[in-house]
Amino acid sequence: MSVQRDVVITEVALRDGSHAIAHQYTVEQVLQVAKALGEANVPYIEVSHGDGLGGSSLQYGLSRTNEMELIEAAVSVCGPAKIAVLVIPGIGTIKQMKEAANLGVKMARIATHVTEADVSAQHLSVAKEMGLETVGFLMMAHMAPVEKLVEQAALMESYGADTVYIVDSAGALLPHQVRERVRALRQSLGVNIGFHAHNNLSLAMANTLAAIEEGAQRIDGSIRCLGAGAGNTQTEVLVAVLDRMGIQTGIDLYKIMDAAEEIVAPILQVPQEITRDNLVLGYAGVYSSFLLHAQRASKRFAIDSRDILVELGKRQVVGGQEDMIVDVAAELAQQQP
Ligand SMILES: CC[C@H](O)CC(=O)C(=O)O
Ligand SMILES: [Mn+2]
Repeated sequence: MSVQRDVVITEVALRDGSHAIAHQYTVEQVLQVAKALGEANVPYIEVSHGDGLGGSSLQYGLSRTNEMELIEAAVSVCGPAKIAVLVIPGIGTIKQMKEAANLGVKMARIATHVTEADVSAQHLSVAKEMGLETVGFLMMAHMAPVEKLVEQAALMESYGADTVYIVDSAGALLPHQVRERVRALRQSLGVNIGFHAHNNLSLAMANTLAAIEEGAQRIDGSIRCLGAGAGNTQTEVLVAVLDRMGIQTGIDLYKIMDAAEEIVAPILQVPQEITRDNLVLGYAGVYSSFLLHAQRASKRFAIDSRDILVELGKRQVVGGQEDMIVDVAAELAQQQP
């Protein structure tokens, strides 16, 4: 029986949520979460290190469990749901993408900084040749003007992306900025438009609804808000809100609520709240995945983590420059009287 889905949700707690728990997922946790998401009829479930395939490293954080084992576990229990992986060219390789596809992954989401779409060409075209659904994922979208975003999204479309996402990695976009970005992409592109939010300014839901109203058909959510920083648009809440708006997601509301309460909540080391550090991520426009790194540097150099984050925002540091977090903290420490 085919399910009506006006908006297609990708659940990212098993990937973006990995940042929030310092990449410590176990096979048992992934089995439980993926099974519950499949039973709730979630269409896509993303699984990998928080920084995508190959992310496990000193630079980004070592995974407790090899991500291929986590992917294999998710595939084995997710039922009709499809497993997606994130791949950042330069971190994740074509070889790893093929290994994931051989394990049963159906979608590759190729992520680049918002101005660097050209580095996604090879990964997108190979993913397409392998028969995967392809997504171009333009991160830190607040850092580029609308015209630049359109230009970069068009590149991803030309490389074979079936969908191009606007990714608010820092949770820094305001609703009117989301609207103008989605509208511009809708006017210029022929492919699906997606939106990925972070809740650092408490705007994930408002921004997501703005994106949907402007025609975004693909939306990311994280169950119980389990994502980097203050987390993403909370999946179970989004399902309820869209249902009230008469927009079908095809996801079973009670089952996704139960999964959030009974399976995901116990995994959280601390509740996903808008703490002062999370708020500063959105306020200063800093990558949500920098949070734990900045908090560690704050302890090591005895510098307020907010000062580190604000300085990183001023320097417009982007993903892959995690080593700058320690540099900035060390510099601030030296400047102290
Ligand atoms: C570092 C990869 C990043 O977590 C991808 C993503 O979800 C985002 O940019 O928001
Ligand atoms: Mn994210």
